[in-house]
Amino acid sequence: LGTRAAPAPRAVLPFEAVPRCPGNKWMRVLQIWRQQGSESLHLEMHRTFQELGPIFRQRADGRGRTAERERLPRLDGVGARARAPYDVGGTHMVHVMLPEDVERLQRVESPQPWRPPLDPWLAYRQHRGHKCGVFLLRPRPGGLESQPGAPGSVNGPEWRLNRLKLNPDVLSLQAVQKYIPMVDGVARDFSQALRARVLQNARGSLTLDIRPSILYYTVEASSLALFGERLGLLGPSPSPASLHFLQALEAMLRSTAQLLYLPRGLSRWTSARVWKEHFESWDYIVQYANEAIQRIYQELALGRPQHYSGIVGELLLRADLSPEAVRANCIELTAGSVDTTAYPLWMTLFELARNPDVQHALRQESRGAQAGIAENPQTAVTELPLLRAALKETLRLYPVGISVDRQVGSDVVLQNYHIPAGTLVKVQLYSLGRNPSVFERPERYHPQRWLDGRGSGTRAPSLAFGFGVRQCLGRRLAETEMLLLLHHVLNNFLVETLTHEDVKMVYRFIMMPSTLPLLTFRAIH
Ligand code: HEC
Ligand SMILES: C[C@@H](NS(C)(=O)=O)c1cncc(N2C(=O)c3ccc(Cl)cc3C2(C)C)c1
Repeated sequence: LGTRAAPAPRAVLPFEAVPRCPGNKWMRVLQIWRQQGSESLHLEMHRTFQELGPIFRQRADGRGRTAERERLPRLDGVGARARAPYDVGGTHMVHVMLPEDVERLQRVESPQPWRPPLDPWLAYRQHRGHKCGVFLLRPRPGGLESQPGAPGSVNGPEWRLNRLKLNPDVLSLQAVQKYIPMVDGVARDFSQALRARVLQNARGSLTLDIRPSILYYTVEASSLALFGERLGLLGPSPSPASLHFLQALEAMLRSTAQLLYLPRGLSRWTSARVWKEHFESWDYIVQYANEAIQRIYQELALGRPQHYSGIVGELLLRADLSPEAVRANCIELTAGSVDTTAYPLWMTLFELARNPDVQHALRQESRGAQAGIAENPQTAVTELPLLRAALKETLRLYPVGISVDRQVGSDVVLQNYHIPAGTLVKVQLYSLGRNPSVFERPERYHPQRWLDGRGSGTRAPSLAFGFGVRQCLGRRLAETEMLLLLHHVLNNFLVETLTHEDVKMVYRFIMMPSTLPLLTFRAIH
């Protein structure tokens, strides 16, 4: 008769009972400074979860200070005073790695979710007086009303205003239908150019470090989807400006990794040269994006185009956002669309090369869909389910963003612990994707697991692009660029490699392979 009383819910444990990550904050700062970054951060997190369980806490790094005035690093004699980044409120950080905790975070999420500021990037914008794009937008500094978690706090209305005006032209399925033919054209050109190089060789195969070609592809495809412009990067002579842009982007990301987690007050002395390199690389990135916006602005001013001319054209024609806001977001979209997409493409090609059975199954799918996609590229979104699953599998094992961060706006219970409002919660994607109780045989590259659903497959959602209203704005552009490139490569080449060992991944703000084995492309009809 079920007379047994339901087990009493376990009493929620206090925050102080959350297991604590060992190690002293200043030792970590010293280690980061000495190693010029924290390249194995994902592995340290993974080990700590194995020691302490699926949740542990850590004192936030130096950013937990109150908003005080702070001198910026002196740049070529130009001293600048700027407000320190807004106080992140909580001085506690909690790491989790289970999908159930992501669900709990989503349930309490505010309409303007908040992630902590990226200090070196904010420092540059404050120094130059530039506006921030959606990634960097946070509540206005000062004033209690913008304290996260304070009663009735309005967390970043500017973020929401920007985001709601960007989504229709960047993230919506309607936008994808408009730019997918453009991306398909670039992916075809990439395959044709590679095929020409392969067929020049007597053996009909080409072995190379594919990294530069993939980077040129992501810049070329994003430039067309964003600005309606071809740069000619897939041809024999890439433009010097684009090469300089790629170098500046690399320098910006590298210096970000070196400055991240170091309190600005300290790094401006210990890493003055890195700050200088950081600001100079930003200067070029901003200039490069501004020149692209200037060109499209002039063409639109001279006459309204009769047809879709790319994402930025739509944003300018809608005129929902101020020109400065369009500019700030364009910089994020232009610079954010290169490495984030190139590395997962690389890793997928490598996994296909060392898993020939998976590669064969994907080639069968692409062959079957080839005619339909040639006729109408928009069908690629629905005709390549196994290839889409392969992208999820790549991002499960190699998440470019290693964590999804939220400054919780209200109290939440995670793993039966009380987590107070204002706490920074970091969902560690590397550990989440390799958890054997969530993904069976997690080390295995098995795209089918995403299609088997509730059966032998996985029930976990793919979290590589984050979650909720603040999830990745470039998700669909990235997915489209990767899907179409792989589709055309699979229809034109066998991809092979001699290397079958795992590749060492390093965290340099973006999770990337430290080296990539040579890949052989063998032409097939
Ligand atoms: C064209 C631009 C662009 C590309 C390409 C892109 N991103 Fe993003 N991503 C963004 C922007 C902009 C944000 C910040 C969104 C916001 O805060 O509203 C973001 C945020 C994120 C976040 C944080 C989401 C959250 O819930 O906090 C993750 C994770 C992420 N991206 C993953 C990826 C991955 C994985 C890829 C590629 C495989 C990728 N991004 C490619 C623009 C891009
Ligand atoms: C790697 C991952 N980190 S995350 C967001 O999960 O912490 C990520 C995911 N999507 C986009 C990015 N971006 C960049 O790479 C980048 C470069 C320059 C600028 Cl101005 C803006 C960006 C953004 C933040 C869009 C980064």
